[in-house]
Amino acid sequence: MSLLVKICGLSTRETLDVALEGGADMVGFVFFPPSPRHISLGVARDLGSRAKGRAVKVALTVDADDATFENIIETLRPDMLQLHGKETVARLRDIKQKFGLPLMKALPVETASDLAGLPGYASVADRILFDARAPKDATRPGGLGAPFDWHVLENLDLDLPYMVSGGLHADNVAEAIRVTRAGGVDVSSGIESSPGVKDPEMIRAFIRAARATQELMAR
Ligand SMILES: O=C(O)c1ccccc1NCC(=O)[C@H](O)[C@H](O)COP(=O)(O)O
Repeated sequence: MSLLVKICGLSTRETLDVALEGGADMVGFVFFPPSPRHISLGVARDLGSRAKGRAVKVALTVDADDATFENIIETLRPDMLQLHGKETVARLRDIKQKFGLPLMKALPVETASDLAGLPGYASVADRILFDARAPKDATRPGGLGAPFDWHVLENLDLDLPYMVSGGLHADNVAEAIRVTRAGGVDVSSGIESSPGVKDPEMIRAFIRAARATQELMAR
């Protein structure tokens, strides 16, 4: 089983290099000003050129408008757009038609009823990211360091590739993969020493743990 590892919320050259040298398959960049991981278009241009060809560059937005997408595409040159807001299936179709990039739609999960919208999104998106549903008073819809009940995905029957995220870290990623059988894992808070500050050794430890699980599952 080839497992995709996504390191999300990168904002510095040093930690981007750690993720790339550590073998991350995907590197995520946040374009959402209330987030401690939000990056400017200038930083996006710099980190985008640094990551080019070394991992899949994922631009993360929340209910962004077309002008925002145009600016991100011009600077970061993303390989994939991660839509982490309340984007409708029709909006996904619109974005795909306008920008022609693969889409990863984030679905907030708390209970099995949260999977009701999955078929519609799965008809347009290229990948699904199952993330923990944010509390009602949260300042952002993701990147909150809290897991959801992975057993909600235990009997998932989805043809589309999917990732699991929400509160992952080096010590629980194996269990998350075992329960959800996800083809990818995504992490942000679990590799930070403080909100928005990625820790090089925590990045390395997470990737090592994910790869070790991949080996085990492949046996
Ligand atoms: O990371 C953020 O600050 C963020 C802000 C707004 C929307 C989404 C955000 N993150 C989305 C991600 O893909 C995170 O990696 C995912 O939610 C997992 O985060 P964490 O629980 O902190 O590992």
